[in-house]
Amino acid sequence: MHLGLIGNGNIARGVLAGLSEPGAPRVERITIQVLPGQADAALKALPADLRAAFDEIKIVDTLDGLLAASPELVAECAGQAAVRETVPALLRAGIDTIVVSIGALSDAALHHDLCDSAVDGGAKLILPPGAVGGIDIINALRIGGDIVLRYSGTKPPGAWTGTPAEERLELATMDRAATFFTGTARDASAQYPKNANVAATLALAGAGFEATAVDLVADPAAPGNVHEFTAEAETATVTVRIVNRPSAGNAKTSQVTIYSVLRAIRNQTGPLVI
Ligand SMILES: NC(=O)C1=CN([C@@H]2O[C@H](COP(=O)(O)OP(=O)(O)OC[C@H]3O[C@@H](n4cnc5c(N)ncnc54)[C@H](OP(=O)(O)O)[C@@H]3O)[C@@H](O)[C@H]2O)C=CC1
Ligand SMILES: O=C([O-])CC(=O)C(=O)O
Repeated sequence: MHLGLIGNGNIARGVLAGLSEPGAPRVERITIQVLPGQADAALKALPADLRAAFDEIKIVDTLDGLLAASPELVAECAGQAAVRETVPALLRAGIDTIVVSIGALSDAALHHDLCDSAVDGGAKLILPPGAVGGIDIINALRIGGDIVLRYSGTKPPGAWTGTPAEERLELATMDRAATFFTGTARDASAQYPKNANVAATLALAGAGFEATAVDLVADPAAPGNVHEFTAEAETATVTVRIVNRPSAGNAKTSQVTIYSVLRAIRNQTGPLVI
């Protein structure tokens, strides 16, 4: 199995480490696409034990380099801009692609382009649940009819640095929880591209980007990155609350997101899909 990874940050490194563990999905070759000019540094930074765990790890710094390597499956772990720049071409080339920066699909034109590219290339666009859960039942309920869903994403203030939350809150000194965004999943995932991909995942699985209501909260007492939603449909009411441990490499990203990408790789490569 030859896997392509887009990005060499927190999630990509966690995925690489996970794939080197005993019992991991069998991946022999890896091609990692980094930003232009970063290939040499990325190669030098690869720990020797990680290199030794695979038959080959190649680093490229262009989309053409990744396409030329012809991976069988690619996982995007880089951000919404990378989805726009790379994923349509990968799908058109017939390469199944896992996208973790799902908020990119809040751009309706890109959403359609990705779907058209997958059809044209005969490839699958795979959207893992990432940091959230319950996607299966939401998506099944949507088949049966309309669904009303309200999602709330709460993280410690530090996880909201570098976002528009800084314009509304004193993140460094705040001493109580504050909701700084209330709006649609479309606006949340576009305005908070590193923090609100979950809103997009729920919207795509359930009620759509406009009808999915979102609250984003900074809370100094948050026990972790907390994702909560209630979905109401004719045949079921679903309430989910997940308290995620942030990943060591990026406080904005929950650790389970890395496992979710590993699960998607396993489901694509192994005999059992669950
Ligand atoms: N679906 C979900 O539930 C979740 C999704 N995410 C998504 O995953 C993304 C990655 O998270 P994480 O790994 O923690 O973030 P990191 O910032 O640790 O890593 C992202 C890496 O990708 C690099 N990068 C950016 N653009 C490109 C590109 N076009 N090609 C190749 N590499 C690129 C960045 O480089 P540089 O730093 O130099 O810009 C950085 O090294 C987040 O931005 C978010 O969109 C995160 C959490 C949950
Ligand atoms: O990792 C998380 O907890 C969620 C996240 O950042 C996102 O939805 O983009």
